[in-house]
Amino acid sequence: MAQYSRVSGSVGLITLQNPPVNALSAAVRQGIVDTVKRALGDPEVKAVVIRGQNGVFCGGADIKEFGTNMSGPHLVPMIHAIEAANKPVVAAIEGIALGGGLELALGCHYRVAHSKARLGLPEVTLGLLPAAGGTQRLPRLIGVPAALDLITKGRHITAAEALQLGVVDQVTGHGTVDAAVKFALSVAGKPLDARRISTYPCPRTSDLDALFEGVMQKVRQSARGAIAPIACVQAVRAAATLPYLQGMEREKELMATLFTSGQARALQYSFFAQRAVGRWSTPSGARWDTSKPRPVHIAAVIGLGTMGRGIAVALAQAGLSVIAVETQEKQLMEAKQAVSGMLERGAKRRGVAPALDKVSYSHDIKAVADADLVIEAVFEDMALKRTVFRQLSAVCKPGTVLCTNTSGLDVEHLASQTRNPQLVVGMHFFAPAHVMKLLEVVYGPQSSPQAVATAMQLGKKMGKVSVAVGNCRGFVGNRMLKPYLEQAFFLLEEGATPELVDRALEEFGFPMGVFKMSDLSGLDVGWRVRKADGLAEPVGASGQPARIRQGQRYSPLGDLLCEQGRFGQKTGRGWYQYDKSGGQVASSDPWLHSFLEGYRAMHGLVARRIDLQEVLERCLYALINEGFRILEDGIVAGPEDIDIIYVFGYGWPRHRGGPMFYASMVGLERVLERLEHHHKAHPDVPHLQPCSLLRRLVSSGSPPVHRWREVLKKLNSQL
Ligand SMILES: CCCCCCCC/C=C\C/C=C/C(=O)SCCNC(=O)CCNC(=O)[C@H](O)C(C)(C)COP(=O)(O)OP(=O)(O)OC[C@H]1O[C@@H](n2cnc3c(N)ncnc32)[C@H](O)[C@@H]1OP(=O)(O)O
Repeated sequence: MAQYSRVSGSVGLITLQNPPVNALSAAVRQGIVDTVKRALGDPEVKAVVIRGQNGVFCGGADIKEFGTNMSGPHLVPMIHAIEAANKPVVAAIEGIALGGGLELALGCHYRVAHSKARLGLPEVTLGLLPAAGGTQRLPRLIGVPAALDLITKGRHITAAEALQLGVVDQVTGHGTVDAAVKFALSVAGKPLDARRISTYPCPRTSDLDALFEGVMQKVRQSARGAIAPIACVQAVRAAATLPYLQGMEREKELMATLFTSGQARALQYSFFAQRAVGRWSTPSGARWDTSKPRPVHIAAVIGLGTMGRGIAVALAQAGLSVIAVETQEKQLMEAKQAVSGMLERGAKRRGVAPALDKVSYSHDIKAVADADLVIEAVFEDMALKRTVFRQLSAVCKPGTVLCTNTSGLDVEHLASQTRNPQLVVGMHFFAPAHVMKLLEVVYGPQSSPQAVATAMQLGKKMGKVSVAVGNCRGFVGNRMLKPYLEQAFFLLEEGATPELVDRALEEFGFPMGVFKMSDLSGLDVGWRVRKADGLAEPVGASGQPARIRQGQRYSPLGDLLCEQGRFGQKTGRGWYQYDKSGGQVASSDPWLHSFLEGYRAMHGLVARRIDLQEVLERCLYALINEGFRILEDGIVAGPEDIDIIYVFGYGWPRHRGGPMFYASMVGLERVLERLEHHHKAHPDVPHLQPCSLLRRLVSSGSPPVHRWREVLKKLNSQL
């Protein structure tokens, strides 16, 4: 809806009304058309101001309408009518002007913004482009290079940057609507021809071809297969080379392709999934809207290795007082320096003062006595963590929430070491902890709703995307990674190379294939875990055949590399070779290829031709199958949780939505059929055996992913 009133005698004031962000739903679009007509037809009205209710201008097109039978007036003619008006129209921008919201403002003759407003054309993040004239008006207003930057990245800018670029005409720190009304009165009656952006020529840029070629190359590299950023460049190119109306035709044509694409569906799903994970719930009935978090003013971090340092930085940057504890004096001194450096660099980037005084250091665990919440980040060793939790339980004040940053150990067992197991949860950060957006918040059967809510709220305060997950080995992300890695090893045994496997995954859209990623993280990390699990043992030590462990097919390839001291990038050798220890440029290693040949010969394995499709199916479907098991076990509330974890923590290409969304796009029947096929070929690999939930979903008619929660509930109630 849009409301109309008259203010200051001669200004028509139009207020967009669609909480919470005044998205341009059919009703709002109709409201704008009607109220603009009314204002223009009212002889008393000399100028018009458009604003949004509740201090929010407009969050753009209504994303919930996409994929429905969209009715109501179209944005393009609506904005044209505003631009063509014979009375000045001023946009009063408070809060946000995003997507269609900014396009609406660009159709107005003037823009007045509040100093705290944020503006942008984020359509590319939804798999779209600004198709209400944004790709044609913005370059005409601010020039091609700046428009390309904003449109292809979808980044939000501050009012100050908008003023500097020329996107807005005035910025105010006070009442934006009053300022806009005053502005409107000051320009009433003045000629408007020079204010219609669509009539501007695109500012000249030297060597346009070279500019577009360079930008296209960069965009292709970072897009990892996403099509929207490329279409954005093409649309801006049309603005720079064609008359306005032809440019608009090109914009429409490109949007038509994007609008119905699977990538747009995936990215829009991801937008809503990110919001859905914030509405967490646990099987015990705890929920986001009924659980009250404890206030956290002082947080402590125990253990200042790489993870602990990053966590301390993230906490300090979120404005908390941090007590950083490291018992080893030398490590403590090094950590102090490292944390200060990270805080200084982060502050410089964000243009704020570094929060150095927020962090205090100690080598004594008793220093955490006053903390409201403690995050243990010591070495990944259960015995050590147990000791720390017993100590924390003794020294912390009553009510302190105790968290462990384990990446997969049993949170319930750690809770049992304390006097108040209900106050214990996992907070699984991803390295580097002050940069990576994902946080898995792990609840055990005894964790109180308040403890879960406190960790979730703290994650939000640190700017993380927090996902509540149940307690199981590896939680969600690492549990699903296990079958994925296992398939990659088996493929090497059967004839693939690390280069082939990585190529398949990188072409799919991962920033790095599994072997390059393992080299980066360090092969010794997994080796240590496998040793602790009794898997990586010297050949023959258990009396079992070398490729069988605990009754199942096992590949010792990773262990054999570690035995050779090949730990990945840090040692200059792993699945690839690097120019030096710590080098980052991977190149194919002839040693590795002859090692694989020798290994196959030793085990009587005959290399066969493996194609990219098999690599994808084996690795991805094994991972997805584990996702179904996680859903079946009730470790997460819905597929959105898994998808967000994979997009934000494991490099799953966002334009593919996440593994569970991807499965639903491929078709559950197809995933089931291919898993059955691969399991038949490899009956000794349990991870390829289709999970019963997948079978049941297929039997229920393969519902789309947004209906799985409801189907899961129904299936569970039938058990
Ligand atoms: C054949 C061709 C056919 C073509 C026809 C196409 C017509 C389109 C023409 C032109 C192109 C224009 C496209 C667009 O404008 S796309 C939308 C662009 N806008 C955005 O991407 C903004 C998305 N929103 C955000 O980034 C954030 O929500 C925020 C910054 C606005 C606010 O953040 P925050 O305060 O953190 O709140 P939430 O994110 O939690 O959001 C609150 C609530 O609001 C919902 N919501 C937000 N934006 C929209 C929207 N644009 N449409 C619908 N709903 C929106 C959000 O989902 C939350 O809802 P809740 O979870 O139910 O509470």
